[in-house]
Amino acid sequence: MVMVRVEGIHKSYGRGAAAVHALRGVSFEVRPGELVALKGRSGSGKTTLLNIVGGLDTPDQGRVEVDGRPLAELGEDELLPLRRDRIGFVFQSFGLIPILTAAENVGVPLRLRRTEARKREERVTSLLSQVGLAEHAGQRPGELSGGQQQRVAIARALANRPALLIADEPTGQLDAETGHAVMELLRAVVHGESPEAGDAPGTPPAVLVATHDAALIGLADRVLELHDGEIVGR
Ligand SMILES: Nc1ncnc2c1ncn2[C@@H]1O[C@H](COP(=O)(O)OP(=O)(O)OP(=O)(O)O)[C@@H](O)[C@H]1O
Repeated sequence: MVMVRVEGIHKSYGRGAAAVHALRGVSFEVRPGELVALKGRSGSGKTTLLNIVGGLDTPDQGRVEVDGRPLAELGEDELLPLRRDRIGFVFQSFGLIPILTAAENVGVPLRLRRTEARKREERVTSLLSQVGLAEHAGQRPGELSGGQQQRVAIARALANRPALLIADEPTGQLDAETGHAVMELLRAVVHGESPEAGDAPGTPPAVLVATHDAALIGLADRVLELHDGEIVGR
């Protein structure tokens, strides 16, 4: 089974002489239970590729399937629930809502899905303890360290048991040790070592993570290397 299938993706920004060809014929697959690192220099196209795989942007050419569904054939009314329910996003800048507590931030995706309050609270408690933040549930992002904020963001991304977790430089703002701990957490999730992982027991998510940190790349199951919009190593 394949969770992500990317075939012959091209993407350019701008036109004419000023055009930037950000992706030039990228193809790869990611299976459930795989942690795939996407490495490459700044400007190599990593963010562009993750945005396209996550349905936040569209390619000029090529095909993307997530969870067996071709994104180009989905209307906004189908794409929205796919993004909301099947895909979790983690960004370098955490993206937490400053006025909400850690627990409230983690609960946002569950509210969007209208999960009943008691179930929501149970799940939030379980997610926060899984990422080691049970004691910090009532603190706001500004009262947490960078590593703690990123763990809240990961708990939030896992709230709906996504089939696919996309992380764009999730350790970019963290020191080496904290970054390593965050990457270990992603590894535990994808390898099904955590009870909250995946859709159901036995179905861990696929994780695609952009990073240029060599130590983190070493924790991946597989590495794809982007150079000027092309995969040059896999
Ligand atoms: N909205 C945009 N408009 C114009 N050019 C863009 C836009 N977004 C990205 N680009 C260009 O496309 C290329 C790929 O950018 P992208 O952000 O995907 O790279 P990246 O590998 O994620 O880099 P970084 O590690 O710095 O985030 C770069 O040359 C960039 O300048």
